Amino acid sequence: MSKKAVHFGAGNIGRGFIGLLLARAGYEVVFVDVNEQVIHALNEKGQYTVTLAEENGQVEVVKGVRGLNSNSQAEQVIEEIASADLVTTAVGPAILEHIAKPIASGLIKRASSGEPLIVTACENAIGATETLCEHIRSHLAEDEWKQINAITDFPNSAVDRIVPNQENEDILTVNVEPFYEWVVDKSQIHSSLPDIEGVKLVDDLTPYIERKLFTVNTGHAMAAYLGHNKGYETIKEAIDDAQIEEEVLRALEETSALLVHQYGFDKESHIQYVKKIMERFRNPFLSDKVVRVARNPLTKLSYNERFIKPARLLLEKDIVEPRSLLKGISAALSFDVETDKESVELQRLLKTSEIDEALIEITGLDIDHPLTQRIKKNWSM
Ligand SMILES: NC(=O)c1ccc[n+]([C@@H]2O[C@H](COP(=O)([O-])OP(=O)(O)OC[C@H]3O[C@@H](n4cnc5c(N)ncnc54)[C@H](O)[C@@H]3O)[C@@H](O)[C@H]2O)c1
Ligand SMILES: O=P(O)(O)OC[C@@H](O)[C@@H](O)[C@H](O)[C@H](O)CO
Repeated sequence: MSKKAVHFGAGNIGRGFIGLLLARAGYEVVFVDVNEQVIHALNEKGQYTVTLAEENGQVEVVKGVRGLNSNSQAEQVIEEIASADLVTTAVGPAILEHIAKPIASGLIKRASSGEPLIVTACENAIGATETLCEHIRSHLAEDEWKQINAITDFPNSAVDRIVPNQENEDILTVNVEPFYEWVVDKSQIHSSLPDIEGVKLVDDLTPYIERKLFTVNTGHAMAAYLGHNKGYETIKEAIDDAQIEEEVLRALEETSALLVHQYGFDKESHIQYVKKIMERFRNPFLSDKVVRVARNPLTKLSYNERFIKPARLLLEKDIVEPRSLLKGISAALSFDVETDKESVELQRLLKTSEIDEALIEITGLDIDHPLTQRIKKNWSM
């Protein structure tokens, strides 16, 4: 019998990476999304193409896919989860709480079968599956949770592949960079391990997710916010500006110092990791807009995210002064784009509150944390 995966979020990474790997591994993939056009197209065509952003980019057809609308087909979503082997998400960390209820209902139905399944959130956030799991649990009585817990594993995941917003005539086609990495914490899996080519199973995800978030995503966000301030439209344009490139590299030297200190990564291998990421940002076959990479600045400026966590730990552990990260934080604070809800809220907070109050709310830092004072000083310069 073929395996089935229910994947929430038929967006860039959902179609361009998670769906692709799952379909290749023989899963039937049921995408769940709120975008009716995408769901309609998935059901009409039952397939889509993924093109690699490189010279003569390879094209792959992803087959065996269909879609459900999580608003208008809520009951079907629950039914599909009840008979799935795997549930994955790529909706954005802030959306996890909104998809938790149907997942909880689907898992309750599933529990009566006694068949195991895996739920994993493929979001750019530390402990995203744990966050999803807490939201799921909030919808359940204690005995329901026990039944679900007996059959479900909730491993954390880290996913890496740059997939820009798509501008293709065919709404389903996705252009992706060739590089990819999907790492899953196997210590959180008690049933049989998933056999998905391209998925790396590790004993402890923390070093992997932090290395990814504080290198790929810190560097990306630095380029996006500094680039936006200078009027650039794409990441490539931003990183081709020598001043921005230098600032991104300095910020990554800062996060590298923390990562090497914290997890003992080999210095030379880490330098190569950073070098590869800078090349990925310069990919001439990708057109990735700075506003996509800079999206949701309130999330990106929060306590455990790509700027604040490395900067505060560098200060707390007295490793180096996070000078470039502070420039990135200032640029992020000034991100003012009316189509981005978090940017609008960020600017409202900065305009209507005292700066101390606003910074505490945005970053989750205490007022007397050395980083708060530095952010304030940089911001007023
Ligand atoms: N694009 C990338 O390069 C990339 C790479 C690695 C990780 N990620 C992470 O993957 C996640 C998704 O990013 P993306 O770039 O694919 O974003 P995206 O906006 O392209 O996709 C998100 C999808 O979620 C859908 N969605 C929103 N609310 C929903 C709901 N209630 N139920 C079901 N679907 C819903 C949206 O309609 C959209 O199709 C984020 O956490 C992001 O950080 C993205
Ligand atoms: O998805 P976000 O908003 O957390 O971050 C924007 C980009 O940095 C991100 O989507 C990268 O393209 C991706 O994380 C690469 O693996």
